[in-house]
Amino acid sequence: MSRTLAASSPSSGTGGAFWQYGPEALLTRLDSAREGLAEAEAGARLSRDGPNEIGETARRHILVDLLHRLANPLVAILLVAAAIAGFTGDLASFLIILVVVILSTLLDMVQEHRAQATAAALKRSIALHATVLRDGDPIELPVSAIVAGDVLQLRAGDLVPADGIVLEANGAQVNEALLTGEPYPVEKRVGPDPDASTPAEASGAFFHGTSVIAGTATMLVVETGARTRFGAIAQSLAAAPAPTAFERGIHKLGMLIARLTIFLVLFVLLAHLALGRPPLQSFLFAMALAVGLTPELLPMIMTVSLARGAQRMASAKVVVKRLSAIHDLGEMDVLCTDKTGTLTEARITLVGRPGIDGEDDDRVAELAAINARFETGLKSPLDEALITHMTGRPFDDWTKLDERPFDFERRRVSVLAEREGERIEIVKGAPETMLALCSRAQDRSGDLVAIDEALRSRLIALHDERAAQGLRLLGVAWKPAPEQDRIGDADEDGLIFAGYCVFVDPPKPSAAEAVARLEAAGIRIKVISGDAGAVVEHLVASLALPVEGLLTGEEIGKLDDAALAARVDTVDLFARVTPDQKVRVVRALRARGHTVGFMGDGINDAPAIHAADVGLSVDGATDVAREAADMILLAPDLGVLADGVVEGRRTYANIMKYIRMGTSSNFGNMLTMALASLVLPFLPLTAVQVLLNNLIYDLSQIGIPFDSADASDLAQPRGWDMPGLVRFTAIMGPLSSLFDIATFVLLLKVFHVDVATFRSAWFIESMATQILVIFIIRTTGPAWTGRAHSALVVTAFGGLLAALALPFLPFAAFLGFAPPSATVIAVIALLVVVYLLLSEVMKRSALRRTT
Ligand SMILES: Nc1ncnc2c1ncn2[C@@H]1O[C@H](COP(=O)(O)OP(=O)(O)OP(=O)(O)O)[C@@H](O)[C@H]1O
Ligand SMILES: [Mg+2]
Repeated sequence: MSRTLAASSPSSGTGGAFWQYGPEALLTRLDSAREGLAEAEAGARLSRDGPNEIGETARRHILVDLLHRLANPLVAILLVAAAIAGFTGDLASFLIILVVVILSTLLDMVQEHRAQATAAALKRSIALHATVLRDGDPIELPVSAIVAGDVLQLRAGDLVPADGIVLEANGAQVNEALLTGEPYPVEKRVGPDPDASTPAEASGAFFHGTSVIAGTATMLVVETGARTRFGAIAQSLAAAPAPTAFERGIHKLGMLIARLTIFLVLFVLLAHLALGRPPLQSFLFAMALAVGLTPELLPMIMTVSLARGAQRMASAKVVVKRLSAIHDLGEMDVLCTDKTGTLTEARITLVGRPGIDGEDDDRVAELAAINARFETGLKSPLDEALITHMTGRPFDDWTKLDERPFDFERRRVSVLAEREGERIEIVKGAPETMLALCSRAQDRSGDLVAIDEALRSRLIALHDERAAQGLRLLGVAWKPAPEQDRIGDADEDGLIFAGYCVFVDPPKPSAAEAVARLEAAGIRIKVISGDAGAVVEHLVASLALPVEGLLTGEEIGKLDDAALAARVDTVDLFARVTPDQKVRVVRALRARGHTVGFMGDGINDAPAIHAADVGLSVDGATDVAREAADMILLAPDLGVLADGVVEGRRTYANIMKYIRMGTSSNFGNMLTMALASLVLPFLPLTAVQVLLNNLIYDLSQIGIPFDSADASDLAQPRGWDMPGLVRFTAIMGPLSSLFDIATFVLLLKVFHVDVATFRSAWFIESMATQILVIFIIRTTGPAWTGRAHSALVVTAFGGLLAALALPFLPFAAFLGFAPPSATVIAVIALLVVVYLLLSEVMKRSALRRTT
């Protein structure tokens, strides 16, 4: 049983690692059979061993989360401040600080948990599946339902979902780079491997997290979930994506604010002490300032904005796996895509089968179809088209002896087959590769002729003519293989050329419009295909895609990284490239400073999807491609991608609104406070009032993620723009300070109010200017033309009302407020209106684009 087996790791000394046992021994130990488990037994094992998952650690328990948040330095400062206030008998400060801490922590927690739940639900909707034998029949199950003893059918493109051993293998090659660092695939065959001491040596074993890149295999599952050897590593690698450029920018900004805050707080504290103000209150005031100046809501606003973006994208049929990829999507200025299945339908049909004289010859299609039928690796749509074409014309009299599966370096498939004692090797693949391997050709009557220069150029011309019409071609060749049971390494040339199979692969109807929208949105489209140059050129022409330049894999092979980087900007088409070269092109583009998206569906695309800033895949793609991707398009319509880009930019625009609001009002407050500390004979606000101010301001901002964005924000890729932000802050911050100071002067010199009234009036002025300015700066156009989202209107005016009401409430005195007179309120209202008008004028230059 799996329990005992789980205990018998090499270190426990009770036996060897599982791969040291043969299939029969393990089948007995796991109480399973080659036909798999019975459904009931599998169910029992699932409830005993738990689901085949590792990710659960990612979710913290709610109490742990709470503790984590309370350990945050800002909260700690507040709690210390509350304790000091409590000891000195300042009950109001004590209670209010506690309320502020509890409210803002809860707000943060609830919002973030909801955002995470949304993201997790979206992820579940695209969970991986595996083919499992249950009660003897192959069924598709989510990988989480796999248990020890299950028998799985793996094929090229699948991720290995658990640890286990090979029961059968057919040309199965697995990429184990994750465990061994070895980029080349290793061949899997039936074990045992009694001498293998490490997983890398165990060629009869499969490990969770590796991927099948060629062939097929049957696997017996031995360990699942956290008990797998490398699952945990794979998970942690996948879980820590590098921060995006946007996140790095925000982090830098955060550090800058933190430094300024410390500086200001020390300044204010020292100034007050030097001027002989009461030390305790000065200290509390300084602490409250520190809290008020920190954009503590920023992480929450970001998560909520991203989760909302992800939700909206999901309703537009784009599932986001990595939330922060939404920033990258909004910033993306180059989209690389492969061709089949992304730009085209991938519903391919055979439309021609010319022999060497250019006329259709059924024998060509038949040879190709035999090859396609016996091919066990990744069945491409080309294979399906060949098999469909031959329906009704059975080739049951052929038997298969051996195969060399397709891989993207060789670009061909070889099959050794036999009929009535006649053995031949049939090869089909990329035409130029095939021609290079052939020395003879077969004509219509079956006679063999040598391929001389004249014939070779006729064959090339035949190919080029069809390819220029956008048709895809495969070359087909064969050779007699008497007495042979295997395809040896030396059997790769001396082939007899039979002819071409010609296919159509029409572009998706939506593709032309979608690429036009993407181009209009400032995104350059580049096609990176394993197919021939002429085919790719024809396709982009039919999509009316404005592209220039063409580089082939052969040419890329001759360029080093620097030379390639020098070319990628001016070349939009890449043909006959290998998977490795797809990655090189993506890296070269990134090195040129582009934010690069890569969209693909095959095993050959997965490394490039991973290397891009935004990896994109489609619903029908292979597991490896889907796993590597950050986002998955569920609809065949490429238009959803253009919608997704808009969503990414809107999310970015809303986060920027919050950041602009926060930094400029903070900077303004800093200036005001520094000045006030020097000239005012008392604290401009009590610590409690500063905290209340902060809390209400935060609450008023919660509606921002729901807001719409300017058309101009959506029209072009947008990245982190630090100079723009600095300029905005430098203009808008001092403007708000100016009005704060005007308020001071009026209150003290004209109205001669007492301290409590002063604080109430200034509290109202400061809240009103900070909150209302969102309606000015949410758009670059005139503020009155666009309508803010009702959620934003509700939170903003709710905050404003709360601020206005506080000094008039029965417990106002408890908070240190006294109600200002109607005249004072009227004057403040006037000031606020003038401030907003001036902001409307100044924002033109403050919001001007630098990028
Ligand atoms: N099953 C197959 N049998 C023989 N040759 C194949 C097979 N599949 C692909 N090829 C050859 O390998 C080439 C590259 O494969 P493929 O077109 O899938 O690459 P790709 O980069 O994904 O291209 P695309 O942009 O069309 O998706 C094909 O153009 C074809 O010549
Ligand atoms: Mg492809």
